[in-house]
Amino acid sequence: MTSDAMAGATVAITGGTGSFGSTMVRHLLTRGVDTVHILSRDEAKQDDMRKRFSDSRLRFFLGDVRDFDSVAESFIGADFVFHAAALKQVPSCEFFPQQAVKTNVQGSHNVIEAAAAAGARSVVCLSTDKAVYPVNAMGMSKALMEKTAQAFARNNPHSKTTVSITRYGNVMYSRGSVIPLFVDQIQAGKPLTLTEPTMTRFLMSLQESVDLVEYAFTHAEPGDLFVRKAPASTVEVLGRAVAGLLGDEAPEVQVIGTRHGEKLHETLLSREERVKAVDQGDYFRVPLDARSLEYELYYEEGEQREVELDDYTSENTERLDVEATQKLLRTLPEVRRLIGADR
Ligand SMILES: O=c1ccn([C@@H]2O[C@H](COP(=O)(O)OP(=O)(O)O[C@H]3O[C@H](CO)[C@H](O)[C@H](O)[C@H]3O)[C@@H](O)[C@H]2O)c(=O)[nH]1
Repeated sequence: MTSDAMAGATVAITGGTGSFGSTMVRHLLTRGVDTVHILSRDEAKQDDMRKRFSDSRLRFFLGDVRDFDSVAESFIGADFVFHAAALKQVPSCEFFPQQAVKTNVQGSHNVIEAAAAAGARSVVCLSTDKAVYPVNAMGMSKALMEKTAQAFARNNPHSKTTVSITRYGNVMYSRGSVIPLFVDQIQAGKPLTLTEPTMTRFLMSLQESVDLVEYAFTHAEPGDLFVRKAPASTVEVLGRAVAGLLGDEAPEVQVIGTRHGEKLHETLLSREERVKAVDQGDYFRVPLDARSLEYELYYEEGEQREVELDDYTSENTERLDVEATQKLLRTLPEVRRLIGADR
């Protein structure tokens, strides 16, 4: 199904040189797309990627989601838009929240408006578990991005552009994240720095994540939110799992305390979203609340399930022990390269 829909299409990706964006590009190229437009800010990363992929179907656009004209230019002719550009580091957004607003909120608004103006068929916006009950500026700005996407769908019911959202937890081995840090620490013979040993995070691979974006491109109803289900582990379990894979069964551990804006556990779906969610196997689909502001026009019975259901969190999802975490880590290409595929 989806391969036909993507075949021959032009796809624009904001943040296309990042880990998520470039994995998506690689995936799309296997799906027979005609052209991929990559919008990003960093010319050096674009040059690296141009050489690495060496594929004439890629077109690079230098620009910034904050700059509407640069976004509009890169979307000309696009059938699909994947919006992955974001400020995503929690601590840096705590120090510069107004920058997070500019990129994650205003930038997302630009992307959605430019995609609609270009007549794109579908826009998928990439969100994070940190947008649910947000406590940090990164999560707050991503929550407003979600609201911006949903408001577009609600306010433009006749638009030919379908806007939807995919929301994920932590992507394992992404740039600057804790797994490569743990690997470096073990290899350098240093102690593992654990913020708070009992802190939990959802664990998902990049490859799993791109499949859902493609699904959303072709199946979303306007304003849909898709949430990928995932297991979780504590950071202590994760640290010990990484160390064990590198042959260190009893790593030295240093507890450094939580960082700015961190939560003990993450939430992928709030209780209220869960009430409306449709369970679709590997993921949940949460349809848009498309009611207008005239609430008295709508009759609703009290929602009993809201009382019965709990949030879907990294604490109450399937929790992995060291062995199960290692099994999951061994599926990652980076880990297989590191330890050899047979260990
Ligand atoms: O030295 C360290 C650094 C981190 N951690 C812990 O390891 C877990 C994962 O930390 P990461 O820095 O890898 O990830 P974050 O959960 O802080 O956030 C990351 O994942 C998000 C998705 O939820 C976004 O992608 C975000 O950009 C990215 O920074 C956290 O519990 C953190 O406290 C440690 O124990 N020791």
